[in-house]
Amino acid sequence: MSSTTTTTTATATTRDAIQTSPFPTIDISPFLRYDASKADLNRTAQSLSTACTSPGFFYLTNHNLSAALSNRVLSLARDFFLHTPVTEKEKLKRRDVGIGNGDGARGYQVIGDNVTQGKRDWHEALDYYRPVRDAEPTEDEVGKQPPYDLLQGINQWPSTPSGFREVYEEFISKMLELGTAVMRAMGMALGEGMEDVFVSNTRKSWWVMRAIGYPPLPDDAPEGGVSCGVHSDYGCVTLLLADETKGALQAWVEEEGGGRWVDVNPAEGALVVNIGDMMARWSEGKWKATKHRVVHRGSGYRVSVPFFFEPDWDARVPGREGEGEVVYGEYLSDKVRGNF
Ligand SMILES: O=C(O)CCC(=O)C(=O)O
Ligand SMILES: [Fe+2]
Repeated sequence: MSSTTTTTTATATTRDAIQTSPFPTIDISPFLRYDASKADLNRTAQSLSTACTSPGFFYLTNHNLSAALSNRVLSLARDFFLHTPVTEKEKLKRRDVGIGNGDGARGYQVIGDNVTQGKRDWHEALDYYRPVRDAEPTEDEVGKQPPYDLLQGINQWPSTPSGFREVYEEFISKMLELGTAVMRAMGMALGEGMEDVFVSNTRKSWWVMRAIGYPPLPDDAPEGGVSCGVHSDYGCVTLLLADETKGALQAWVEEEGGGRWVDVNPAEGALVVNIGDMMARWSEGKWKATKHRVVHRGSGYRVSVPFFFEPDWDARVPGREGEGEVVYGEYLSDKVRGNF
């Protein structure tokens, strides 16, 4: 197939998927260029403002993340989950604080390890957080040896499949650039006086990235069976890269007299984005941290890589009505301690 044909087919697929979806599409490119006109920036900010108000989920296009890198990221995750030996996975296992180099957060989780609202999720995952140190401390760094405090350990990188860390680090740097562009756009979208609020509170974004593997739910899955239980994300924005599996991720869309679960199907070339609890706070409830879940009953093995672009550890985020402000790092620690 010639490259021209491929491009045409991909564009048509993207358009079809997006046109049949209730979720809007945001072209972020003006915020990734240096020569964008004020009118272009305004147009993106305006559509973002509408999308964040409702439904709080949207497709992001022209985001500068190449198809080659996206495919590499997804296929390395798939390869890891399906082919890396259990003994290697075991070495990367997330450990509790006080056990070896565990920090209660970073590492590999077997199926059922992750719990949302008291229910075991039917997925396995590799969890990464903003590095606080590059490697295990040397022996002369007295007092800095493990045990690590909650969230303060080191990321656990698999040695197979090869190239995993390099590719994911490239992906992380792209997502940080993109996240910052989205923060600029969202500041403009929130309106006068708020233009800098997100950029200035995310300069050292305490990002989280999960590579997630979802086997299909077995018919006799325990406890009602969810691949990932109902939740809202807790930070700023989630930039979701997912494979082509349909009918797995669902968002709760409010409607008069109630609401309903709507599939958020992947669209080629687009990232799925939703906003988290901190954005709802900063916007004084104008924007929604929409509830979502994953129910994967299909036949194939689904892979997704959400990148959570979050506030700085010490960012102070306003409270909801009647509540005080929160320091983001403390909020995150409470979430991790309570298993989300
Ligand atoms: O896998 C997905 O599509 C989304 C997962 C998710 O909602 C999360 O990890 O917060
Ligand atoms: Fe989520």
